[in-house]
Amino acid sequence: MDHDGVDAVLFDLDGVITPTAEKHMEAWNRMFSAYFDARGIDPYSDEDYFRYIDGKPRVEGIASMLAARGLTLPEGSDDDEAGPDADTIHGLGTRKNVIFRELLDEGIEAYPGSVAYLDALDAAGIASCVVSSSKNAEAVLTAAGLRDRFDVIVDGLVAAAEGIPGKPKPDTYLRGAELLGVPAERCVVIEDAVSGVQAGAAGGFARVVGVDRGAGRETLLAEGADLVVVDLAELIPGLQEARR
Ligand SMILES: O=P(O)(O)OC[C@H]1O[C@@H](O)[C@H](O)[C@@H](O)[C@@H]1O
Repeated sequence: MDHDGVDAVLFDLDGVITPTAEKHMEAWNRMFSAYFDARGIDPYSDEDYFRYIDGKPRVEGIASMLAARGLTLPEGSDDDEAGPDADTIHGLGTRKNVIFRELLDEGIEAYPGSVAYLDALDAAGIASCVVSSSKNAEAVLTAAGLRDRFDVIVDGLVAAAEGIPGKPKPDTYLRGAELLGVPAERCVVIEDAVSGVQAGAAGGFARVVGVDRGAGRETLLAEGADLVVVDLAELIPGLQEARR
């Protein structure tokens, strides 16, 4: 991909910079499998993750998943005293988050190709930021030793505090561009989730790069990706040529 007219790259985190999409998938699998099995509901599968949960804010992923099985639950509150045992959307989210944090404690290493691309962007003087639906984004970046690389992070906590609609709406990406001081049409969005590619496609960005970590190349293209890679290192040659 050439980087002509590009002043910033807006990165999704889980599945783009770090392999934490796998840990989210595993945590969702454990939580929903137990929940559905106990109620005799059709078993949860990874296909459900890609269709209903991937890339969306926590509570929206849960609501989409439940709706797909014809279920609804009260939202409950974030500080619900019943905690993970509450039969509420927040209760299920807390159950999943406890599992996710245990999996994160096992350690995480960023994708080498993604770190190499970040290095190449720095060398080229192109800005970057993280735009993640996750409320664990700072913990993930810290665990991967990358927290200090980003001045701007728009994550699930920022979106909730500022009342910004989550992916697939483009608003969190637009907020990232705004905080970097770069117009959307001079930013590239990089995403592995269908909801994130849809967010990028809706935001008027220069380009949307899909990263195929399981969502499927054809699906990402159909949802609005301009190109699809399997490793961000594939983007480096185009960047170096452009700056020569
Ligand atoms: O539950 P969290 O950490 O706030 O994350 C919400 C979502 O964040 C996204 O980044 C992940 O792709 C999803 O898998 C995850 O469900």
